[in-house]
Amino acid sequence: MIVGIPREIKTDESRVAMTPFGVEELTHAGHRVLVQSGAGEGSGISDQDYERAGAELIPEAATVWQQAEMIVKVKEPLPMEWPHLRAGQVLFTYFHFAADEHLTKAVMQSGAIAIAYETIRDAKGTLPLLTPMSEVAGRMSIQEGAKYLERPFQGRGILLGGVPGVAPANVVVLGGGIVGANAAKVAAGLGARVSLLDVNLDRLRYLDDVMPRNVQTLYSDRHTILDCISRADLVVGAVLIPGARAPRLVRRDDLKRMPPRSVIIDVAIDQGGCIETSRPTTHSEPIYIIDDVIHYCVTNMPGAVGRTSTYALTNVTIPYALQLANHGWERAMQRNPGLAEGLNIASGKIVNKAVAATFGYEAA
Ligand SMILES: NC(=O)C1=CN([C@@H]2O[C@H](COP(=O)(O)OP(=O)(O)OC[C@H]3O[C@@H](n4cnc5c(N)ncnc54)[C@H](O)[C@@H]3O)[C@@H](O)[C@H]2O)C=CC1
Ligand SMILES: CC(=O)C(=O)O
Repeated sequence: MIVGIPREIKTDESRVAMTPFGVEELTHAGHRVLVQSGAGEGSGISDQDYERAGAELIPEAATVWQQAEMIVKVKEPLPMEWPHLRAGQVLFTYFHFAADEHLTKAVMQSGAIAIAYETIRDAKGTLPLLTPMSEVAGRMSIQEGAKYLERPFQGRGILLGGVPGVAPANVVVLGGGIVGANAAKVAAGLGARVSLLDVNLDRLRYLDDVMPRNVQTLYSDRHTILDCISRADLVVGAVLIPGARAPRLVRRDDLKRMPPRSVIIDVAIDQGGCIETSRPTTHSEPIYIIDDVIHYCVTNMPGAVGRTSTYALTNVTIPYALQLANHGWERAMQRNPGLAEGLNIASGKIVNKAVAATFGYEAA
């Protein structure tokens, strides 16, 4: 198979979808890998590194898209990439369709085969291709939150850990999955008082066992959310219903209860965000303020730490890319039902039930 790795074009995205190790694995298995020149730059991987691994360097994105039978990417195709999509071509990347109806329609119209990293499952039922980026974003959410709580960044001037004689910050984490657990762990490590909310009681029991004593686990109902945010210096949005649009747990009216210049980091923005007032932002312009509450809603948080993130991501994607290249997408999915969960759109039809329900379609 011919596999194409275009350079990522999303604003401030420094990841690349394949490392030289991945190229080696594919070429040793008899596949051709076309890498767009400069694709690895943001992650500190040179064209020569790719060439040594057996890749063919291609200057133009259009040629990579044209020649490849499977495109492996990091982020969803952007509008300027849509004209490249074509029937039967496999696209293997993050899509987050539920947050973007235009993208959904463009991919349907193209007839391409969209296999979304974020809905592939492993034998334990977890989301192995989302996990590493959620680990990065969860840890980063506290780093970013701490920064925007500083006065020069417009925050309320609060140090997460406090100091002897002065109370630490209150951090509220909505969703206790991978993002939430990583956020809670880092916030607790810095000395903050952390409230970690989820609707899955088994998950809360587990978190209660493993988290330090300054993390309190709470059932996520409306009353508890309102109570927590009224004291919150920092709120992290980390809920997920795989494939679906994120539930809106904090409404516009609720912002009035939050302390002035408190900070929301809505990590779940890639699925539409779990705060009513969230809208996508970029690393270049990460925040905006509504009702005196700072909103940070960057859709590609791991893109800021490209080197760490590229390696963390490709550690998990390469085995699946190999299965797709070795067997073709249909046979690979017959052999691996967890990979089949990644099929979101095929030949013009939405296959993923949660994505179809978001836009009022019947899943094929
Ligand atoms: N902005 C960015 O750059 C990035 C965003 N993400 C996103 O972060 C979100 C979270 O991802 P993960 O932690 O990996 O998902 P996960 O599936 O590990 O955890 C989600 C948690 O939300 C909980 N949940 C569902 N409904 C809830 C509710 N009403 N109240 C409280 N908890 C609820 C679930 O029980 C689950 O424990 C996803 O949308 C993911 O795509 C992940 C990485 C990077
Ligand atoms: C999960 C995702 O969308 C990202 O890492 O950018």
